[in-house]
Amino acid sequence: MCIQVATEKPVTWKELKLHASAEDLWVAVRGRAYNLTEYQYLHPGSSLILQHVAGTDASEAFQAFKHPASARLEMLKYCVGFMETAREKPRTDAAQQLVQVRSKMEADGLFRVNYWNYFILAAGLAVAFLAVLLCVRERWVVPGALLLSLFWQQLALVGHDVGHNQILRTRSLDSMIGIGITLFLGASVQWWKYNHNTHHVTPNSSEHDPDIQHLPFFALSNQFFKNLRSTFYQATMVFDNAITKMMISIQHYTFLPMMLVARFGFYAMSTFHLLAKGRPAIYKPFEVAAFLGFFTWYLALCFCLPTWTERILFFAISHACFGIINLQTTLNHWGRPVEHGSALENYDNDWTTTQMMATNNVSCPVWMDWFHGGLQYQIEHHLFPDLPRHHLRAASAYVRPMCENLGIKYHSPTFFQALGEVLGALEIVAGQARNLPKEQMLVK
Ligand code: HEM
Repeated sequence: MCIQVATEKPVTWKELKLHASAEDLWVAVRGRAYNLTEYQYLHPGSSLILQHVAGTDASEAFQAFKHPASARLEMLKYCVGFMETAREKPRTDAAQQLVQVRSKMEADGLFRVNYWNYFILAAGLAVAFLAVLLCVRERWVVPGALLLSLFWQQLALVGHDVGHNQILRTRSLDSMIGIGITLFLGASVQWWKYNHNTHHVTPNSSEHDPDIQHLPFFALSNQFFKNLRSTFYQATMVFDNAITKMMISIQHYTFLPMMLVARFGFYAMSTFHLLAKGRPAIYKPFEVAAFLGFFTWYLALCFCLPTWTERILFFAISHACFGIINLQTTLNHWGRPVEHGSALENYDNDWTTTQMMATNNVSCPVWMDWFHGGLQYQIEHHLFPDLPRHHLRAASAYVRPMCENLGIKYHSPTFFQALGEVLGALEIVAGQARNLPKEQMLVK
């Protein structure tokens, strides 16, 4: 790859580790060392992601997020030498098997997008939206609101696909679809990408993964009693105050009620993202317009209902129901950290093993695939973030035996089992929070 680069000096793994900060950021990819100190702020996958792999061999992570030829060309500019050995450690069994499984899946056509699937989905979404309008016109408040929440949930799944550039396979084109999604969903797809890509690189890390950082409302392990600093929010996650402790001590009771208002989190985080400086600005004006457009049409729709009772009911049901039907995504991500009883940084694994251990599937019948969008196969999704989600069920036939070969648990409870596991684990952490003696409030 780097043959035309003037610097062909050997770099030791020890030396690479000396460049492991944002101020001095090197990574190794496929036997070459790259100085990304300046490039990190231009990186479309965010600087934060690169900071998480600074000073390490990021080959597997780089491979997991399909980089186009242009990215590989871009890399040439930053190459500072070749690594003393192709890898720091020999490839693990897991990493080797992942490569084999991926090439089998590629040969079997699983990475090809089935556009019929999207055509049917788009038609279904259009019909659902028109049906919502009809319901509002006829003052069928409850069916209209329920249908709207389902429309949003399905749209969020498409948002997930464009976030992974899974539909048109080109970041700029998928991002354009994302702007349409912002208009109808009221959530910034660029915020979501930033959040979600970080989650993929650091799954279940208490300090780094935004998907498990929910203080003051929830703590998935007693690691959060340490007043940790979130690298994602660049803020301390304060546990040590009366309100947080009270909230955590009852979190198993508040979990489901909080889901009813989870929709507002989308608005809050999108607003925060769109106002924040230093985030990739290219799509910002379009996203801001689409975000404001969402509130315009949605409030106008509410006001088509003649009475305040109907408007409030429509608003409340559409929002609350969205949170509940989206619950499975939370179960997919929260099942494993609570199962392991602590954060992922407590075990030291390679990329592939980490991805397999960080998440769980939720079993459901084939006819429910449309509802969950295939993303109930989270293990498969984490191993292959660029795999079109309509092929995730098929991918399980390759991934399950791989987990069995490697002796890694392929955790796939039913929806209600997963819910029970999460509630049970939240209860344990709630108990730990209640029983902390005052002087030991911070876990050492
Ligand atoms: C080594 C130098 C690297 C260069 C020059 C580079 C460059 C790029 C480029 C040009 C893109 C945009 C791709 C597109 O348009 O589809 C991209 C996307 C991305 N990169 Fe990298 N990358 C590097 C390393 C990495 C590493 C090590 C990781 C993971 C830890 C990573 C994670 C990502 C992610 C998640 C995206 C998706 C961005 C999005 O579409 O939201 N990159 N990278």
